[in-house]
Amino acid sequence: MTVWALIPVKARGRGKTRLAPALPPHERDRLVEAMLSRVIEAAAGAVDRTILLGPPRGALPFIFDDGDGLNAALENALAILSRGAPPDRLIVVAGDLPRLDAQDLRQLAALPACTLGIATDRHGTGTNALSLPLPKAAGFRFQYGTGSAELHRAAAETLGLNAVTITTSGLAKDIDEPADLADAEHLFALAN
Ligand SMILES: Nc1nc2c(ncn2[C@@H]2O[C@H](COP(=O)(O)OP(=O)(O)OP(=O)(O)O)[C@@H](O)[C@H]2O)c(=O)[nH]1
Ligand SMILES: O=C(O)[C@H](O)COP(=O)(O)O
Repeated sequence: MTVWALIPVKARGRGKTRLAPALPPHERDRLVEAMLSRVIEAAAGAVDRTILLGPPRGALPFIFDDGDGLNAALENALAILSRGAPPDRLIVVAGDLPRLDAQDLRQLAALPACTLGIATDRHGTGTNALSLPLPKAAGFRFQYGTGSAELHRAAAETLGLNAVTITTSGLAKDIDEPADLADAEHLFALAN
């Protein structure tokens, strides 16, 4: 059973705009990089291959995207990956999860066949990761945006997939707003 991770990430300098009231641009960039490193490391300990969705960074494989629309970019990436020799499971995981560990992703990797996993955010309404069983979920319609967890559940059911919610603290704690920054404090030592 092969599992790949796909990490969407915007170009350097373009991410985390909602943190602007709390952090100047260079600190936001450093935080974004520290969170991305954490997510890449967690993926390396849990999946067979990690692919970035965005501009190239370092030596990791990537599918190019210029950051102008997450759902369309993910749909395109899923189509590209499905055309080749796709893995049994693709985990789409956000790059802004400062508490993510390999164990969190292993839970998403180990779901039964025909089961689509939705890792919700701290509010229970957003989506921080999706675990897609392939090839069944090849036509999955991504619904990132407000209330995406519920919409992703419906999209899974449309494809005849069983949708399960996965809640772990590492997967739930994304950093969107200044109030979330307490969960990334341990990374500031690295970032400064
Ligand atoms: N490739 C790509 N990645 C995206 C896109 N939109 C968001 N992401 C990434 O998806 C993850 C979660 O996105 P958000 O929480 O909205 O983060 P963000 O867009 O940096 O934050 P804000 O500017 O505050 O909305 C982060 O790793 C982003 O870099 C997009 O259009 N394309
Ligand atoms: O859909 C969600 O969970 C968020 O509102 C937006 O998604 P993102 O934070 O991954 O862009």
